[in-house]
Amino acid sequence: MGLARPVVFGNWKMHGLRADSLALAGSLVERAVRPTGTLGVFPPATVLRDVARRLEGSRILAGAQDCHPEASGAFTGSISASMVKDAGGTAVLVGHSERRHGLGEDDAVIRRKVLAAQGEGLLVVLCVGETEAEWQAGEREARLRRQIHEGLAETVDAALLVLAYEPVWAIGTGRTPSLEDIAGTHAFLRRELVGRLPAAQDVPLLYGGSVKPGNAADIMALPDVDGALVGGASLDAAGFWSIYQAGGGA
Ligand SMILES: O=C[C@H](O)COP(=O)(O)O
Repeated sequence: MGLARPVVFGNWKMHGLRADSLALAGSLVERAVRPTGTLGVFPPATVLRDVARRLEGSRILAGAQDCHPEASGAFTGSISASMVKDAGGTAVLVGHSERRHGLGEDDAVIRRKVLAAQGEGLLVVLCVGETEAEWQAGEREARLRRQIHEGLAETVDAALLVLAYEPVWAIGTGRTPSLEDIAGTHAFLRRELVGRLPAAQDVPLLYGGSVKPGNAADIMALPDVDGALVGGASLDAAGFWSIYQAGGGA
């Protein structure tokens, strides 16, 4: 059985001290009494434990925004998958564009992170997406194909996988691809993913990049769009909840 749809995840990025984060988590718990879909938040690592505790008893999952591929060692500033789990996290984002492009992570390290996280039983949200230059040069599909084939080892557990398509140029910009474009790209991603992992037919495909309450319904109504990975708009509980409802969640 896969995750209940819609799958709507909020990436809080580097936002939120403890009090704000707990208030946001609490506000979501009040709304999500018995959610029909899958809701999750990815707070900063510093508050992951507190947020996970606040979400206990709800069906909202808490995850980390990254993990290191090694189990432990001299890796200053990093956290391992087992540390995420120890802090109460059950999921982790891997390969977000702000780490690929801002911190130079390549598909080889991302592949190792995916395996490390799944080795601890964490749900992996693998983020893929093309840059604006790649899009304009007609290289989108080639880039996405590489990210899927190189980022996912053949031994990846499809039951612990979510794929998030986030065009780099749509993140935090207010711009999104056309609905037709998103639908076409998600169909392509489904084919590539199943070609890579035959068991991935039911892996949720999320769209991310400037998802807001105003565009969420149209985007999540598209075939092969199973939910959304939301950045900025997930920092407001009412807005995040309305995105979830726009995707059919109750
Ligand atoms: O992980 C989330 C994405 O980077 C989307 O961010 P955004 O909704 O602020 O564009």
